[in-house]
Amino acid sequence: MKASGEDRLDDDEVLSQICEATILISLSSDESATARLLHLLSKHPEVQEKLRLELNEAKHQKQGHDFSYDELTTLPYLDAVCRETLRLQVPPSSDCVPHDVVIPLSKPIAGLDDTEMYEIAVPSGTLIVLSIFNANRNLDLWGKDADEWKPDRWLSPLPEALAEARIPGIYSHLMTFLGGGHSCIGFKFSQLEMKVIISVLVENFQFSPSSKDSEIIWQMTPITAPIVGRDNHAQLPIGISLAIDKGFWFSILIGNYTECID
Ligand code: HEM
Repeated sequence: MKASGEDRLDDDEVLSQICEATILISLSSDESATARLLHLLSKHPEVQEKLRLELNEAKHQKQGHDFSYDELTTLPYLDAVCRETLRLQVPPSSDCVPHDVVIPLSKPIAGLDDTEMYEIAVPSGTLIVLSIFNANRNLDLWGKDADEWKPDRWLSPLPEALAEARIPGIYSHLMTFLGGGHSCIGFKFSQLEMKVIISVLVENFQFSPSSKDSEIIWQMTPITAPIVGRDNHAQLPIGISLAIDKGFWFSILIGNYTECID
């Protein structure tokens, strides 16, 4: 960024400077979920703004000090954007059935001969691919807008059908971290990690879609990852600029600096 002599940036230039950045992602579920959330925020400026407002107000009350664990984890809108991302953006999970089981169905399906089936017998050793994606987006449970990313849904009571369905997941009526003996032991940690990273980034920076946004493909492999075009390396191009009030203070600093060197 230029900051001297005739090339000095004025306040408006500092505020509007958008850099194209590429976030490189290692293949881990928590990094993938955080990248997905940043990508969604870049495409939903109104959600990003509401989140920044919540963070700024909470920081103001803390007189600029860092949040404690309890303060960070109970910010309602930050919690809602994280939950909504973990609801929608999940890969499939697969496992072999260790012994013969009969899986009950929540509603009957029709067989090839039109017989209605209420359960399915699965022999030991069968490889089952679980569509966590579909469980978390079930229209009967979440409503007609189940496929949409709407963080606000977590700020009102969830549909009654959802509570009645008794989803066996360990987290928030979702199968994101599965359930039972082999469910994810890192589910609390990954939410905290996500909240720490997103809160610091959104408080300080504004995110917008990159010029390469239309080339981004989210691969639904066992760990979802964004790629660009034919390049198989996990990466997320994104536009970054200073958040407005940070830009304001930054421009004052730059102004003072250029006055000194003049
Ligand atoms: C958003 C982030 C994450 C998601 C969506 C996620 C999801 C999952 C899922 C679905 C499983 C079950 C896999 C299966 O049985 O097929 C699992 C297992 C596991 N996860 Fe996570 N995970 C996340 C983050 C983490 C983190 C941060 C850690 C560690 C700090 C972690 C540690 C584990 C471990 C050790 C298991 C195996 C548990 C067992 O088999 O007993 N996970 N995770």
